[in-house]
Amino acid sequence: MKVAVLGAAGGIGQALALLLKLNLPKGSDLALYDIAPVTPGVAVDISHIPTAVNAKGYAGEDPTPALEGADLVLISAGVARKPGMDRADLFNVNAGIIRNLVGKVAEVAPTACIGVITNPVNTTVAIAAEVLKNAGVYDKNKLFGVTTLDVIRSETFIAEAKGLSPEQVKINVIGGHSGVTILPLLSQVEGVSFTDEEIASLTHRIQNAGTEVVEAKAGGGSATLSMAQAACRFGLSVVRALQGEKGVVECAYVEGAGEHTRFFAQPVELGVNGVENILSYGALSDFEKQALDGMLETLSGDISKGEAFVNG
Ligand SMILES: NC(=O)C1=CN([C@@H]2O[C@H](COP(=O)(O)OP(=O)(O)OC[C@H]3O[C@@H](n4cnc5c(N)ncnc54)[C@H](O)[C@@H]3O)[C@@H](O)[C@H]2O)C=CC1
Ligand SMILES: O=C([O-])CC(=O)C(=O)O
Repeated sequence: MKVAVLGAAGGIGQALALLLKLNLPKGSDLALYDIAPVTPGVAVDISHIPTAVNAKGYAGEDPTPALEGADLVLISAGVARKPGMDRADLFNVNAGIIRNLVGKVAEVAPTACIGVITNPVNTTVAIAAEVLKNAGVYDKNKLFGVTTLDVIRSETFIAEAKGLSPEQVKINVIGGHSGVTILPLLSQVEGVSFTDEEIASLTHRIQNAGTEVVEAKAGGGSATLSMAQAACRFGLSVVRALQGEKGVVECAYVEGAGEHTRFFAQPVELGVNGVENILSYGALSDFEKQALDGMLETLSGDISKGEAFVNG
Protein backbone atom coordinates (compact mmCIF):
# COMPACT_ATOMS: atom_id res chain seq x y z
CA MET A 1 0.00 0.00 0.00
CA LYS A 2 1.40 3.41 -0.94
CA VAL A 3 0.09 6.65 0.52
CA ALA A 4 1.22 10.01 -0.89
CA VAL A 5 0.83 13.29 1.00
CA LEU A 6 0.93 16.43 -1.17
CA GLY A 7 1.64 19.52 0.93
CA ALA A 8 3.71 17.38 3.27
CA ALA A 9 5.98 20.16 4.57
CA GLY A 10 3.06 22.21 5.91
CA GLY A 11 1.43 22.35 9.31
CA ILE A 12 -1.01 19.56 8.49
CA GLY A 13 1.37 17.69 6.20
CA GLN A 14 4.20 17.21 8.70
CA ALA A 15 1.92 16.11 11.53
CA LEU A 16 0.02 13.82 9.16
CA ALA A 17 3.31 12.33 7.93
CA LEU A 18 4.26 11.55 11.54
CA LEU A 19 0.90 9.95 12.32
CA LEU A 20 0.98 7.87 9.14
CA LYS A 21 4.56 6.73 9.88
CA LEU A 22 3.31 5.56 13.28
CA ASN A 23 0.04 3.99 12.15
CA LEU A 24 0.12 2.71 8.57
CA PRO A 25 0.20 -1.08 8.20
CA LYS A 26 3.62 -2.71 8.19
CA GLY A 27 5.30 -2.64 4.80
CA SER A 28 3.47 0.47 3.57
CA ASP A 29 5.21 3.15 1.54
CA LEU A 30 4.72 6.78 2.54
CA ALA A 31 5.63 9.41 -0.07
CA LEU A 32 5.90 13.03 1.04
CA TYR A 33 5.77 15.80 -1.54
CA ASP A 34 5.81 19.59 -1.23
CA ILE A 35 7.29 22.46 -3.21
CA ALA A 36 9.27 23.35 -0.05
CA PRO A 37 12.92 22.23 -0.14
CA VAL A 38 12.71 20.88 3.43
CA THR A 39 10.46 17.98 2.36
CA PRO A 40 13.11 15.28 1.78
CA GLY A 41 14.41 16.21 5.24
CA VAL A 42 10.98 15.70 6.79
CA ALA A 43 11.05 12.17 5.35
CA VAL A 44 14.60 11.55 6.62
CA ASP A 45 13.52 12.82 10.05
CA ILE A 46 10.51 10.49 10.41
CA SER A 47 12.42 7.61 8.81
CA HIS A 48 14.42 7.34 12.07
CA ILE A 49 11.25 6.26 13.90
CA PRO A 50 11.32 2.46 14.24
CA THR A 51 8.17 1.40 12.39
CA ALA A 52 7.99 -0.75 9.26
CA VAL A 53 6.75 2.10 7.07
CA ASN A 54 9.08 3.26 4.32
CA ALA A 55 9.08 7.10 4.07
CA LYS A 56 10.54 9.02 1.12
CA GLY A 57 10.42 12.76 0.50
CA TYR A 58 10.34 14.80 -2.71
CA ALA A 59 10.54 18.56 -3.25
CA GLY A 60 10.31 20.83 -6.27
CA GLU A 61 7.83 21.47 -9.02
CA ASP A 62 7.05 17.88 -10.01
CA PRO A 63 5.09 15.47 -7.78
CA THR A 64 5.47 12.57 -10.25
CA PRO A 65 7.85 10.34 -8.23
CA ALA A 66 5.70 10.71 -5.11
CA LEU A 67 2.59 9.74 -7.06
CA GLU A 68 3.95 6.71 -8.91
CA GLY A 69 2.08 3.61 -7.72
CA ALA A 70 0.09 5.52 -5.07
CA ASP A 71 -3.09 3.86 -3.81
CA LEU A 72 -4.19 6.88 -1.77
CA VAL A 73 -3.26 10.53 -2.28
CA LEU A 74 -4.01 12.99 0.54
CA ILE A 75 -3.78 16.65 -0.53
CA SER A 76 -3.20 19.44 2.00
CA ALA A 77 -1.18 21.71 -0.33
CA GLY A 78 -2.29 25.33 -0.34
CA VAL A 79 -2.76 28.36 1.87
CA ALA A 80 -4.59 28.45 5.20
CA ARG A 81 -6.86 31.10 6.75
CA LYS A 82 -5.87 34.07 8.87
CA PRO A 83 -8.27 35.89 11.22
CA GLY A 84 -10.99 37.78 9.35
CA MET A 85 -10.97 35.44 6.35
CA ASP A 86 -13.48 32.74 5.59
CA ARG A 87 -12.65 29.55 3.74
CA ALA A 88 -13.97 30.90 0.44
CA ASP A 89 -11.25 33.60 0.58
CA LEU A 90 -8.70 30.81 -0.03
CA PHE A 91 -10.22 29.99 -3.43
CA ASN A 92 -8.06 32.37 -5.49
CA VAL A 93 -4.81 30.64 -4.53
CA ASN A 94 -5.91 27.10 -3.75
CA ALA A 95 -8.13 26.47 -6.80
CA GLY A 96 -5.13 26.58 -9.14
CA ILE A 97 -3.00 24.44 -6.81
CA ILE A 98 -5.67 21.73 -6.70
CA ARG A 99 -6.23 21.87 -10.45
CA ASN A 100 -2.52 21.36 -11.13
CA LEU A 101 -1.90 18.68 -8.52
CA VAL A 102 -5.00 16.66 -9.39
CA GLY A 103 -4.01 16.96 -13.07
CA LYS A 104 -0.77 15.20 -12.12
CA VAL A 105 -2.63 12.54 -10.14
CA ALA A 106 -4.82 11.94 -13.23
CA GLU A 107 -1.68 11.39 -15.30
CA VAL A 108 0.51 9.40 -12.89
CA ALA A 109 -1.87 7.60 -10.51
CA PRO A 110 -5.25 7.62 -12.28
CA THR A 111 -6.73 4.80 -10.19
CA ALA A 112 -5.69 6.18 -6.77
CA CYS A 113 -8.22 7.26 -4.16
CA ILE A 114 -7.88 11.00 -3.52
CA GLY A 115 -8.67 12.78 -0.24
CA VAL A 116 -8.85 16.56 -0.61
CA ILE A 117 -8.08 18.49 2.58
CA THR A 118 -7.26 21.84 0.95
CA ASN A 119 -9.93 24.52 1.48
CA PRO A 120 -12.46 25.53 0.45
CA VAL A 121 -13.29 21.80 0.38
CA ASN A 122 -16.86 22.41 -0.88
CA THR A 123 -15.28 23.85 -4.03
CA THR A 124 -11.86 22.17 -4.35
CA VAL A 125 -13.50 18.73 -4.59
CA ALA A 126 -15.62 19.94 -7.51
CA ILE A 127 -12.44 21.24 -9.16
CA ALA A 128 -10.75 17.88 -8.65
CA ALA A 129 -13.74 16.01 -10.12
CA GLU A 130 -13.82 18.17 -13.26
CA VAL A 131 -10.06 17.84 -13.80
CA LEU A 132 -10.29 14.04 -13.48
CA LYS A 133 -13.35 13.96 -15.75
CA ASN A 134 -11.65 16.02 -18.44
CA ALA A 135 -8.67 13.65 -18.25
CA GLY A 136 -11.05 10.70 -18.76
CA VAL A 137 -10.21 9.04 -15.43
CA TYR A 138 -12.94 10.24 -13.04
CA ASP A 139 -14.28 7.57 -10.71
CA LYS A 140 -16.67 9.22 -8.28
CA ASN A 141 -16.13 6.42 -5.79
CA LYS A 142 -12.49 7.40 -5.41
CA LEU A 143 -12.72 11.14 -4.76
CA PHE A 144 -13.33 12.39 -1.21
CA GLY A 145 -13.44 15.74 0.51
CA VAL A 146 -12.02 15.10 3.97
CA THR A 147 -14.61 16.29 6.50
CA THR A 148 -13.46 14.04 9.35
CA LEU A 149 -12.38 17.06 11.42
CA ASP A 150 -16.05 18.03 11.77
CA VAL A 151 -16.75 14.53 13.08
CA ILE A 152 -13.92 14.41 15.62
CA ARG A 153 -14.77 17.90 16.86
CA SER A 154 -18.39 16.86 17.31
CA GLU A 155 -17.31 13.76 19.25
CA THR A 156 -15.11 15.89 21.50
CA PHE A 157 -17.58 18.70 22.17
CA ILE A 158 -20.50 16.31 22.81
CA ALA A 159 -18.38 14.28 25.23
CA GLU A 160 -17.36 17.45 27.07
CA ALA A 161 -20.94 18.71 27.26
CA LYS A 162 -22.35 15.40 28.48
CA GLY A 163 -19.51 14.09 30.66
CA LEU A 164 -18.85 11.13 28.36
CA SER A 165 -15.65 9.57 27.20
CA PRO A 166 -15.08 10.84 23.61
CA GLU A 167 -14.55 7.28 22.29
CA GLN A 168 -18.15 6.47 23.25
CA VAL A 169 -19.65 9.19 21.02
CA LYS A 170 -20.62 8.33 17.46
CA ILE A 171 -22.10 10.97 15.17
CA ASN A 172 -22.67 11.67 11.48
CA VAL A 173 -21.89 15.16 10.19
CA ILE A 174 -23.47 15.86 6.81
CA GLY A 175 -23.49 18.62 4.17
CA GLY A 176 -20.19 20.31 3.43
CA HIS A 177 -17.18 21.82 5.21
CA SER A 178 -17.81 25.48 5.96
CA GLY A 179 -20.15 27.45 8.21
CA VAL A 180 -23.83 26.59 7.77
CA THR A 181 -23.02 23.71 5.42
CA ILE A 182 -21.63 21.71 8.38
CA LEU A 183 -24.56 19.86 9.97
CA PRO A 184 -23.90 17.54 12.93
CA LEU A 185 -26.84 15.17 13.44
CA LEU A 186 -27.07 15.63 17.19
CA SER A 187 -30.60 14.21 17.32
CA GLN A 188 -29.19 10.77 16.46
CA VAL A 189 -26.44 10.52 19.06
CA GLU A 190 -27.19 7.41 21.09
CA GLY A 191 -27.57 7.51 24.84
CA VAL A 192 -27.81 11.29 25.25
CA SER A 193 -30.48 13.92 24.91
CA PHE A 194 -30.05 17.62 24.33
CA THR A 195 -32.21 20.62 25.12
CA ASP A 196 -33.06 22.94 22.21
CA GLU A 197 -30.53 25.45 23.60
CA GLU A 198 -27.81 22.78 23.74
CA ILE A 199 -28.55 21.76 20.13
CA ALA A 200 -28.34 25.36 18.96
CA SER A 201 -25.12 26.14 20.82
CA LEU A 202 -23.32 22.85 20.03
CA THR A 203 -24.26 23.12 16.35
CA HIS A 204 -22.96 26.67 16.26
CA ARG A 205 -19.70 25.70 17.99
CA ILE A 206 -19.08 22.79 15.60
CA GLN A 207 -19.82 25.00 12.57
CA ASN A 208 -17.41 27.67 13.84
CA ALA A 209 -14.71 25.46 15.33
CA GLY A 210 -12.31 26.20 12.47
CA THR A 211 -12.65 29.91 13.17
CA GLU A 212 -12.15 29.23 16.90
CA VAL A 213 -8.71 27.79 16.06
CA VAL A 214 -7.86 30.51 13.50
CA GLU A 215 -8.58 33.20 16.10
CA ALA A 216 -6.72 31.38 18.89
CA LYS A 217 -3.66 31.01 16.63
CA ALA A 218 -3.84 34.78 16.05
CA GLY A 219 -2.46 34.92 12.51
CA GLY A 220 -0.35 31.75 12.81
CA GLY A 221 -2.65 29.61 10.67
CA SER A 222 -5.60 27.29 11.15
CA ALA A 223 -6.12 23.82 12.60
CA THR A 224 -3.14 21.57 11.80
CA LEU A 225 -2.71 18.99 14.57
CA SER A 226 -6.38 18.06 14.99
CA MET A 227 -6.69 18.08 11.19
CA ALA A 228 -3.72 15.75 10.86
CA GLN A 229 -5.38 13.36 13.31
CA ALA A 230 -8.63 13.62 11.34
CA ALA A 231 -6.86 12.97 8.02
CA CYS A 232 -4.95 10.07 9.55
CA ARG A 233 -8.19 8.51 10.81
CA PHE A 234 -9.77 8.96 7.37
CA GLY A 235 -6.68 7.73 5.50
CA LEU A 236 -6.28 4.63 7.68
CA SER A 237 -9.96 3.80 7.12
CA VAL A 238 -9.49 4.02 3.34
CA VAL A 239 -6.35 1.85 3.57
CA ARG A 240 -8.09 -0.79 5.71
CA ALA A 241 -10.96 -0.94 3.22
CA LEU A 242 -8.61 -1.08 0.20
CA GLN A 243 -6.94 -4.05 1.90
CA GLY A 244 -10.27 -5.86 2.09
CA GLU A 245 -11.63 -5.06 5.55
CA LYS A 246 -15.43 -4.96 5.51
CA GLY A 247 -17.78 -2.58 7.29
CA VAL A 248 -15.45 0.44 7.35
CA VAL A 249 -17.62 3.56 7.56
CA GLU A 250 -16.65 7.25 7.55
CA CYS A 251 -18.47 10.47 6.74
CA ALA A 252 -16.92 12.17 3.71
CA TYR A 253 -17.85 14.75 1.07
CA VAL A 254 -18.51 12.64 -2.03
CA GLU A 255 -20.51 12.60 -5.23
CA GLY A 256 -23.53 10.46 -4.42
CA ALA A 257 -26.94 10.15 -6.01
CA GLY A 258 -27.34 13.95 -5.95
CA GLU A 259 -30.45 13.99 -3.79
CA HIS A 260 -29.45 17.42 -2.44
CA THR A 261 -26.34 18.61 -4.24
CA ARG A 262 -23.82 16.91 -6.54
CA PHE A 263 -21.32 16.59 -3.66
CA PHE A 264 -22.55 16.05 -0.13
CA ALA A 265 -20.87 14.92 3.08
CA GLN A 266 -22.56 11.77 4.30
CA PRO A 267 -21.72 8.39 5.81
CA VAL A 268 -20.15 6.02 3.30
CA GLU A 269 -19.08 2.41 3.52
CA LEU A 270 -15.59 2.03 2.10
CA GLY A 271 -14.37 -0.96 0.12
CA VAL A 272 -11.62 -2.19 -2.19
CA ASN A 273 -12.69 0.33 -4.85
CA GLY A 274 -13.28 3.37 -2.63
CA VAL A 275 -16.91 4.16 -1.83
CA GLU A 276 -18.79 0.87 -1.78
CA ASN A 277 -22.15 2.14 -0.50
CA ILE A 278 -23.58 5.51 0.30
CA LEU A 279 -25.36 4.94 3.60
CA SER A 280 -28.57 6.55 4.76
CA TYR A 281 -28.01 9.28 7.33
CA GLY A 282 -31.37 8.48 8.90
CA ALA A 283 -34.25 10.64 10.03
CA LEU A 284 -33.64 14.32 10.73
CA SER A 285 -35.17 16.41 13.51
CA ASP A 286 -37.12 19.53 12.52
CA PHE A 287 -34.08 21.65 13.47
CA GLU A 288 -31.85 19.55 11.21
CA LYS A 289 -34.37 19.58 8.33
CA GLN A 290 -34.42 23.37 8.46
CA ALA A 291 -30.64 23.56 8.66
CA LEU A 292 -30.35 21.23 5.65
CA ASP A 293 -32.78 23.32 3.60
CA GLY A 294 -30.92 26.44 4.66
CA MET A 295 -27.50 25.24 3.50
CA LEU A 296 -28.33 23.98 0.02
CA GLU A 297 -28.07 27.25 -1.86
CA THR A 298 -24.64 27.97 -0.36
CA LEU A 299 -23.41 24.45 -1.02
CA SER A 300 -24.58 24.31 -4.62
CA GLY A 301 -23.07 27.76 -5.25
CA ASP A 302 -19.73 26.54 -3.85
CA ILE A 303 -19.85 23.49 -6.14
CA SER A 304 -20.77 25.48 -9.27
CA LYS A 305 -17.86 27.82 -8.60
CA GLY A 306 -15.46 24.86 -8.73
CA GLU A 307 -17.02 23.43 -11.88
CA ALA A 308 -16.87 26.82 -13.59
CA PHE A 309 -13.23 27.32 -12.57
CA VAL A 310 -12.27 24.26 -14.61
CA ASN A 311 -14.77 24.40 -17.47
CA GLY A 312 -15.33 28.14 -17.80
N1 LIG B 1 -10.47 19.86 5.35
C1 LIG B 1 -10.30 20.39 6.53
O1 LIG B 1 -11.04 20.08 7.46
C2 LIG B 1 -9.19 21.35 6.80
C3 LIG B 1 -8.50 21.93 5.75
N2 LIG B 1 -7.47 22.79 5.98
C4 LIG B 1 -6.80 23.36 4.81
O2 LIG B 1 -5.60 22.63 4.54
C5 LIG B 1 -4.70 23.46 3.78
C6 LIG B 1 -3.29 23.38 4.36
O3 LIG B 1 -3.25 23.91 5.67
P1 LIG B 1 -1.87 23.98 6.48
O4 LIG B 1 -1.15 22.70 6.39
O5 LIG B 1 -2.20 24.55 7.80
O6 LIG B 1 -1.08 25.07 5.62
P2 LIG B 1 0.50 25.34 5.54
O7 LIG B 1 0.67 26.67 4.91
O8 LIG B 1 1.13 25.07 6.86
O9 LIG B 1 0.99 24.20 4.53
C7 LIG B 1 0.65 24.18 3.19
C8 LIG B 1 1.77 23.53 2.43
O10 LIG B 1 1.40 23.45 1.07
C9 LIG B 1 2.58 23.61 0.31
N3 LIG B 1 2.23 23.94 -1.07
C10 LIG B 1 1.75 25.09 -1.58
N4 LIG B 1 1.58 24.97 -2.92
C11 LIG B 1 1.95 23.70 -3.24
C12 LIG B 1 1.99 22.97 -4.44
N5 LIG B 1 1.62 23.51 -5.61
N6 LIG B 1 2.42 21.69 -4.40
C13 LIG B 1 2.80 21.13 -3.23
N7 LIG B 1 2.79 21.78 -2.05
C14 LIG B 1 2.37 23.05 -2.07
C15 LIG B 1 3.34 24.72 1.02
O11 LIG B 1 4.71 24.72 0.65
C16 LIG B 1 3.10 24.33 2.48
O12 LIG B 1 4.15 23.48 2.96
C17 LIG B 1 -5.33 24.87 3.82
O13 LIG B 1 -6.00 25.11 2.60
C18 LIG B 1 -6.32 24.77 4.96
O14 LIG B 1 -7.39 25.69 4.84
C19 LIG B 1 -7.07 23.08 7.25
C20 LIG B 1 -7.72 22.52 8.33
C21 LIG B 1 -8.85 21.67 8.20
O1 LIG C 1 -11.14 26.80 9.40
C1 LIG C 1 -10.21 26.66 8.59
O2 LIG C 1 -9.80 27.55 7.83
C2 LIG C 1 -9.55 25.33 8.53
C3 LIG C 1 -10.60 24.30 8.56
O3 LIG C 1 -11.19 23.95 7.56
C4 LIG C 1 -11.05 23.83 9.87
O4 LIG C 1 -10.37 24.02 10.89
O5 LIG C 1 -12.15 23.24 9.91
